[in-house]
Amino acid sequence: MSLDAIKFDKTDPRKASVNVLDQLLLPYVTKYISIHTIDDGYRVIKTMQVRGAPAIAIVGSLSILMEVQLIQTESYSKSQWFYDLSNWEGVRTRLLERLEYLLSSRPTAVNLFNSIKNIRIVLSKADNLKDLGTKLFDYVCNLMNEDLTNNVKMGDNGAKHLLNSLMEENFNENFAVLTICNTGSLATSGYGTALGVIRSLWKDAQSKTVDKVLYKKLKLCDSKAKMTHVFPLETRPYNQGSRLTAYELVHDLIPATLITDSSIAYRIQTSEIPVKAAFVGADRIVRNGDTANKIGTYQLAIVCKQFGIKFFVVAPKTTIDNVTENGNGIIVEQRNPNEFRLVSGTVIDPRTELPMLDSITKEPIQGKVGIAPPSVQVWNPSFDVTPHELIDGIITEDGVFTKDATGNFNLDKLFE
Ligand SMILES: CSC[C@@H](O)[C@@H](O)C(=O)COP(=O)(O)O
Repeated sequence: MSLDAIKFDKTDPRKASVNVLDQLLLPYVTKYISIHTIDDGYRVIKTMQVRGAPAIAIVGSLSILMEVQLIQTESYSKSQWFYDLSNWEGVRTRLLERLEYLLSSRPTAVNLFNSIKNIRIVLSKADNLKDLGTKLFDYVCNLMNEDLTNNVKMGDNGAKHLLNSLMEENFNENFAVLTICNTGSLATSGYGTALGVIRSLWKDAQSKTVDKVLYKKLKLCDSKAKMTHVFPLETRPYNQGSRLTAYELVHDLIPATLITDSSIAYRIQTSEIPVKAAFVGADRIVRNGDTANKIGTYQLAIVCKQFGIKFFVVAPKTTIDNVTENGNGIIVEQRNPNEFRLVSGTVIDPRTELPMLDSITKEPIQGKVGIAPPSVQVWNPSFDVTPHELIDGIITEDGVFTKDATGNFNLDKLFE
């Protein structure tokens, strides 16, 4: 069973519906939130109920489709004044304002920016509201399908690249990999980016161990090396690694051991299974290859360099910012200080170690625990920027980009 983070029912294109998994409640509670308007999209993105660069773009785009569908309903047109539906130019102008508002929800991740840029073009070509609804519907279906297809391609491209390079260095053993944040099915339309590569490596390892006939088709290359373990970082302060990546790895039965963000170096140094690579996602890759990703990624890259471990960024072309020249031009969003001063999660009964249930709703109780003086100043950037010097390869649906002899990426193909 795959993890369904975004449920888009498109059976009837004029009455489509969107429900998204509330990721703040995982791993203990599975609850979906209905999206009807751009405000709903803004809210779930801003509060991190939905997160991960590709998922943000998909849910943002779906919220625009839902709002356009809503304002076409009879009850809306009779009771609301927010859009002047008698004037198509006025509707267009209002929608452009709404797109700007949506864009301000999570500014560092570039995928939403790229999607909104495309939706502005769709809007400029639409003749009326109905036409816009149809064109937007096609755009969103295509965005979701392409994301899923590209993730599987990226996964296989990255896994093959690593296995071939291990074959070249004559490494034929079992190995482990590191990853940070959540880049899996919960952050995309499915399969994932960095976690997609890990899924492909695991498929390959299965093909070499379990039922060789059954799994023969899945084998990616002739290398005898096998990924047999994953070390996901917990990823403070929001814990996307422990709440979400660990959840996906357990779900897929991929052997994994969760580690704290501060134990990377010691884990690498003491691991019985050699750690051979780190795979991370991206929220924005600029022209020279510098990459914004979850806070802690830069530090992971530095530690990998120290140990000679390959460090790969895995992202679809929708994560490329083809305007910004280098990482100095990336503006990193600051998050609410209380996301750091307080830990949020499901309340656990200390005696039974099971979630405590609300006496009326019988649902697990959500709570916050203070872990810092309420008045202490905190610095809470959501992302950091890893310089391209520390990145060994950028894995995309179009292949794996490595650096030339001068140490530079040539990403022109990605900017077309
Ligand atoms: C496929 S997701 C890529 C990135 O968006 C991911 O690695 C990441 O940093 C997500 O951060 P988040 O703050 O949880 O949205």
